[in-house]
Amino acid sequence: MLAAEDFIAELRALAPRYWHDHPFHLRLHAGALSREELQLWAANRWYYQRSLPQKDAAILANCPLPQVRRYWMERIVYHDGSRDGEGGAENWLRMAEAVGLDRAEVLDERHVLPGVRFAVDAYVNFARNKPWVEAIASGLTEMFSPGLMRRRLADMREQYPWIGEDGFAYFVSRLTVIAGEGKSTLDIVVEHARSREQQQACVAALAFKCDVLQAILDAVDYHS
Ligand SMILES: O=C(O)c1cc(C(=O)O)c2c(n1)C(=O)C(=O)c1cc(C(=O)O)[nH]c1-2
Repeated sequence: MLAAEDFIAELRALAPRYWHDHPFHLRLHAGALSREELQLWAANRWYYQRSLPQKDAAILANCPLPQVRRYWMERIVYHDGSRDGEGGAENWLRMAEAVGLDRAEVLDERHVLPGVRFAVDAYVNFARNKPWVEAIASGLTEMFSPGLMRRRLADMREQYPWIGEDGFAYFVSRLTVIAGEGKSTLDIVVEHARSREQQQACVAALAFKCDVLQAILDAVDYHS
């Protein structure tokens, strides 16, 4: 079994596989997307956002440890909010509206592409079917995301000045929680991956999740 620091280094070594330099993201950041392409992106990313609480609920259902469940439960509340009109999913709907979509056409998922549906469903099913530590490890893409999200917020404000500030609520609020979340999630994985085989399975889970994200953008890129 690897020492914690070597295991963490192995996880971090997957950073190049993250979606920060996917061609679609590069076009998004460069201001090269049309309004219609931004709409396709927002409507498809909605399917990811709305599936996250079900993914997290699957992890809760599989985890026998109250201290982990107590912590993980917060993620469901974060996305769903405590009442109607609050939470990450609601903020994503505001992003979709800010790029010109009606809420109804996002919610009925008419723009969701088959490839996006397959990729996101694979992520939810991974959490349902795999040991909970591996499912939690698959969420460690969060270690790679704060820099990207900060850059995306700055670049989108600059490149698409017609998007109202309300549309950026999702990223503004996400950035305040994400650094801490990545750290505690990593602590859980390091503590509960108790053999070399489990450590390797966690690395494979993170690689799988990077592929899920790449597949989402591949589908959106192909259709834009
Ligand atoms: O905008 C992004 O680049 C980005 C990436 C990721 C990610 O790496 O999976 C998440 C998010 N955002 C995000 O907002 C979010 O709530 C989230 C939850 C999860 C997860 O796997 O549980 N990933 C991500």
